[in-house]
Amino acid sequence: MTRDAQGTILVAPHHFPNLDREHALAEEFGYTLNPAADVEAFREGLPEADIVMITPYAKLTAADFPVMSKCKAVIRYGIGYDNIDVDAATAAEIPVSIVPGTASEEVASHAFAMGLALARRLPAGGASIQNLGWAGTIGYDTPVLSELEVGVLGMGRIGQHVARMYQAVGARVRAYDPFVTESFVDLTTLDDILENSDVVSLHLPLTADTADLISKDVLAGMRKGAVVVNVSRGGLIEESALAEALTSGHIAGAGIDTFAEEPLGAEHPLRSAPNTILTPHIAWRSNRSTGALQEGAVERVRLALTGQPLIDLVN
Ligand SMILES: O=C(O)CC[C@@H](O)C(=O)O
Repeated sequence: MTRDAQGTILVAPHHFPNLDREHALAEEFGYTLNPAADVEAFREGLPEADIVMITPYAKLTAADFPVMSKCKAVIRYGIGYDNIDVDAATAAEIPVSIVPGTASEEVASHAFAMGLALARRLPAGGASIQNLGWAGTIGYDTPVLSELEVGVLGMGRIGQHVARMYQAVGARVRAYDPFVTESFVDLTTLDDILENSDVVSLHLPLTADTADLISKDVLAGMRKGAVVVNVSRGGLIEESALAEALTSGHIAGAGIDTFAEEPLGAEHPLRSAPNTILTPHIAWRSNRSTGALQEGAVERVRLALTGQPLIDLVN
């Protein structure tokens, strides 16, 4: 005889290889696991969900919370609250928890790899060969790494990692972070970083203050030949303006792992912009981070189901 389910754990569309950990937890607590096949199924599952496990591939807006009357907690796989209206969740008395720290090294490595590849003009060189051409003028005016001026925006866990990686190759690293007053690198203003860096590496959360930070005007004010790397959140950059700046050559390259809308639309202008390295939100992945992220999320569900607080959890 099967026992009646105690409740439902709803999982947003995801790219994990499997949900074995989530299934095991649901079984242990006598819950039903409902992995939503797409955003519509996710939305339809909200009224019945006791726990919502959300990825970057779904959103929870103010309009969603009124129907989530059974929900005890929202658990975000990864970091950032940008796809969740936290004020609406708070008003609905639903706690929201993220899973920080499971992929800092991975994300930093990805940003560093993109920055170095672009500083050395690798995508342009590769495209030239693929188009049956040869070197032309590619790379003749690039700074050597020991003279590279790198600006890191955001000195959290990941930004610090990135800064240390660039320091290791002798680059001059400066940083901007409105919440940091002391650092192992020189801190300076946002404008200074944007105007005087060969590589600008973004490691900021997406908030009302940072949305479209790298706007058309900001791009126009950046050093000619600069490179932009964004592995944090797509909404930080005005993407169509970046595509134009790449096409005009004012910006010499862009490494982008996160986009305002994911998956990236087929007609998105960045897809055809030159000198880019575009990756599909995989900076965080490695042979250990996927499991660690799922483990961290499942642990938070366990806390929620056993009535324990979700705040102040640090991996
Ligand atoms: O793709 C995911 O599900 C997790 C991504 C996550 O690490 C993040 O970007 O915060």
